[in-house]
Amino acid sequence: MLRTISLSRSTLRSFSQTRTHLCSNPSQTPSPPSTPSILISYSFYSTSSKQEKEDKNDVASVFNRDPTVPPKLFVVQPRLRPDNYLQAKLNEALCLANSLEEQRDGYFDVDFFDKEIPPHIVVQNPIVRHQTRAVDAIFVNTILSGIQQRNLEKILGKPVLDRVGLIIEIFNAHACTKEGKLQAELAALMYKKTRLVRLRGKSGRSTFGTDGEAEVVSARGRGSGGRGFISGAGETELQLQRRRISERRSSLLLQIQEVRRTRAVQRAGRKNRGGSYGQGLPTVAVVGYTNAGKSTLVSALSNSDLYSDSRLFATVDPKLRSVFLPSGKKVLVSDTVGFISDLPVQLVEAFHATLEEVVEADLLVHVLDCTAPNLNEHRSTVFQILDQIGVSKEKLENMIEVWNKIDYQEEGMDFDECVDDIEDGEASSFSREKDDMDSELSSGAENDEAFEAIDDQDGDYSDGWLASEDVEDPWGEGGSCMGLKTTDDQQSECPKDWITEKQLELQVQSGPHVRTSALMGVGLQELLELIDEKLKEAPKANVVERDPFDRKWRPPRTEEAGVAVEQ
Ligand SMILES: Nc1nc2c(ncn2[C@@H]2O[C@H](COP(=O)(O)OP(=O)(O)OP(=O)(O)O)[C@@H](O)[C@H]2O)c(=O)[nH]1
Ligand SMILES: [Mg+2]
Repeated sequence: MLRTISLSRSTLRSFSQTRTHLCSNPSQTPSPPSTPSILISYSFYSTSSKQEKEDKNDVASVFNRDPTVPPKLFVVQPRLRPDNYLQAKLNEALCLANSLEEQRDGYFDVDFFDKEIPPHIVVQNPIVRHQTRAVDAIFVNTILSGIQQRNLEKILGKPVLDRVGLIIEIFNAHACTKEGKLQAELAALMYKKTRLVRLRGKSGRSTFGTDGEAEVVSARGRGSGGRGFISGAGETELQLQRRRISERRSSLLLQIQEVRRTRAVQRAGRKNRGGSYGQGLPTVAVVGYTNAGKSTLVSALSNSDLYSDSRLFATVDPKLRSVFLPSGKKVLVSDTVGFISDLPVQLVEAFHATLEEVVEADLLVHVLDCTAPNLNEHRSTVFQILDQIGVSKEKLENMIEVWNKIDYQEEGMDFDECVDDIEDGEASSFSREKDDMDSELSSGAENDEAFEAIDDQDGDYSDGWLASEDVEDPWGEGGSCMGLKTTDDQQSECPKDWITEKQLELQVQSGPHVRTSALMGVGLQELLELIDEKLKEAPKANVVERDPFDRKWRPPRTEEAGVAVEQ
């Protein structure tokens, strides 16, 4: 069935401020496809200098692309329901494709937004092979098995990247520090290992290897006339690749272990030297879905200038910034790598050293892009990953939830008007309505009513951004994905990572929310006050009083020392 997706402006707002360059060309009417997928030919450009390109030559690439040349991707978005969910995913797919550029941070002479606009978007039949000839690889925005990937590659005659592969590829392209590069390479290796698939050879017999070949390619393991396995016939392509991968993996793991040790020592050092009285500095980790505005928020809070960009995974290497709270206390705020649904498990494992900063933090601030139509999905993804990396339940409950990008507005709307609205009571009505919601839940109100309350909130706090069709309950009246009053059919259409009852409960318990515009500096004071308050409650938090001499570490004042001075 032909399924044409109109890429309206509201569609593209899922990652607000992401000016993905798209324009449809009506003259290129698609041939009627027999597939439910959407295919979009999409290209992007890099302006890296020759030297920079040479520096990138050693980057591990999932699909063995030439890292010096920006690839042209053909984006395939499998069909999903409901439509607004599909559109959000499609936009995310385009943003992912857009994010695979060469090194940033001063590597671009041309602003991302000022680059050439790719010529067209076409909805096509993927089996029309010539359409894919002009591209370097096909990106399918879902998780494919090794066999599926290989079969598609055979049919299409191009490398096929699935969601996991592309995300790993982006991490590789964006990692700046040695640590980030090591972790990204480890993820790429682990991913590659799972892609070494068993194939049916030309003779019809099962065989192995990336191209299905089983022939001996290395003399290693070849015996010298012995018997049985010892006299092995030498290594096949598959064995050779597996051996190379595990050798490199062991070497990377050793280096990453070293990084983890260094990080642990640094963390301990921060804790010990922190304040003037030898107390530790509390750390606040800013977490959230990719592109939610974490780096912009940390920069605004700390008066610094962290790299932020509408590319996904702009931050791969975490950064720490010190911030003074309204009470005068000093804390360290860490900007972390963004999360995404279906975050490759290889990445979570490989980035363990980095993610430890989150696990070890005294307080978490969860930043959400309140303009995202699938905000609940973003929220539940973040909860899942935090849970996966071992963040304690207490920390999740104490986590501050920030709804960012409240300044986002329809074209033609006056920003001052928008901010006035926010400041005149909308913010206070937020906590009022949240209290109502809390009491509804705790007083044993019907769960589906509670769900509606959340839905209403989504509408209310998007500053009128979400069109009514975007906020309607995607599973029909009263249907929900929390296992409440949901028919089997509705359940099957439910995106798998939709917020669960438990996560919702955690979120509701997570304390008051703050609404911010990191870009315009709105809501920052309120957030700082809340951090101040929460740190008092946080069990592990050691708080440091601001002191004009706190740059130097001085030994703690012990009683004896005090007595000695008096004498
Ligand atoms: N309108 C608006 N845009 C914002 C706001 N905060 C951030 N942005 C924009 O959103 C985009 C992403 O911001 P980042 O700070 O890089 O987001 P991030 O969460 O750090 O993203 P990753 O590092 O990729 O996970 C950038 O284009 C920012 O300018 C905001 O309050 N309002
Ligand atoms: Mg960032």
